[in-house]
Amino acid sequence: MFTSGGDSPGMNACIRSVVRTGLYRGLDVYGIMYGYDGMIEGTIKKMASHSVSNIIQRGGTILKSARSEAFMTKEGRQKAYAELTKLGIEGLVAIGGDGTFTGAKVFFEEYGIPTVGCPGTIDNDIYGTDYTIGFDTAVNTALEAIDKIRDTAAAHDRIFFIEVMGRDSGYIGIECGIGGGAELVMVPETRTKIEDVVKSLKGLRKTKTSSIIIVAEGLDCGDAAQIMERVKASFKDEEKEFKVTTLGHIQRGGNPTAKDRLLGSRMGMAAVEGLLAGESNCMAGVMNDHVVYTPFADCITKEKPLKSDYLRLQEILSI
Ligand SMILES: Nc1ncnc2c1ncn2[C@@H]1O[C@H](COP(=O)(O)OP(=O)(O)O)[C@@H](O)[C@H]1O
Ligand SMILES: O=P(O)(O)OC[C@H]1O[C@](O)(COP(=O)(O)O)[C@@H](O)[C@@H]1O
Repeated sequence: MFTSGGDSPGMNACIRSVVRTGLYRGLDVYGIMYGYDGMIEGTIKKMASHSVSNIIQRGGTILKSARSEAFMTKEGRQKAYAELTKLGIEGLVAIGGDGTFTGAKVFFEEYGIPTVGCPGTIDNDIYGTDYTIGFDTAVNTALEAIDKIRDTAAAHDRIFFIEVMGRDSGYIGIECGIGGGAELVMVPETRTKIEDVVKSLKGLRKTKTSSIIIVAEGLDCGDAAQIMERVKASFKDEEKEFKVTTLGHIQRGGNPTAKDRLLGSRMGMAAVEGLLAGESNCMAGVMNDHVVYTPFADCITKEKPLKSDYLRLQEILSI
């Protein structure tokens, strides 16, 4: 078992569940440190039940995480296979995002070690599960910050551009937009133009004195600071204060919410039980409140579009 790519709150709950389910089912369980790099370096430790004590409430990952250049090479993966073979490892649980699953798929196809993934990323951009581990916590953390910023926005009649994470996916953006009562949301999926932002803000100014605009990172038209400057330029004759806040990695840390603890625990158990039942080269996800196994090939290629009514809902609620 290993965690790879970005860490996310709830990964520890998942690790704990993999360890305890494995032990419960009479298996030896190993934790690989630093993702694929640790697999290559052989930094692998045997896990006991107490190895995962007192972690369900903690963010980050006790196994550490990394993005591995070496695993992208054939030589790196060969070395990883040799290290796993030394310990007699017969199955893998990969906790991470689509990059992690792409690597796991390549590795499975080369060496055939049965592998099941658990979706751990705050971005919620993985096909085959309604939610990924960490998303709920990230949204709640961002909302707490947005609520605080709103106090100042309202007190000073300011327009705030708040940048949230999500790489190239707008899940965090849209849920924060609805939950935080934002006037506007800019996510990669909507391709909002600067002219439209200006038009909306000018329209809103008839009824509102302050505004919150949620900007997802990874937009074609720039980051929140660049967008704010361009929008501000269109207001030059009017007195209005524009501010920008980038929430950044605050969204990826902290104690997981109840939802993420449960989701991580559920997926961890599903991964181990799946492996024992013969599942492989796939991810354990939860859809419509049921555990489902989806081939890695689908998880990494199929789109998971934003819920169709969310964008409409945000627009309606912001008038
Ligand atoms: N095509 C690939 N072949 C082998 N390994 C890969 C491949 N794509 C990604 N990986 C491995 O998965 C790691 C995690 O992927 P990354 O995209 O950084 O994070 P995430 O899993 O959160 O999407 C990469 O650092 C790399 O080691
Ligand atoms: O911490 P890093 O390596 O700069 O990565 C930042 C990226 O990681 C994330 O927090 C999570 O993405 P991944 O799960 O794909 O790693 C993104 O929202 C963000 O774009």
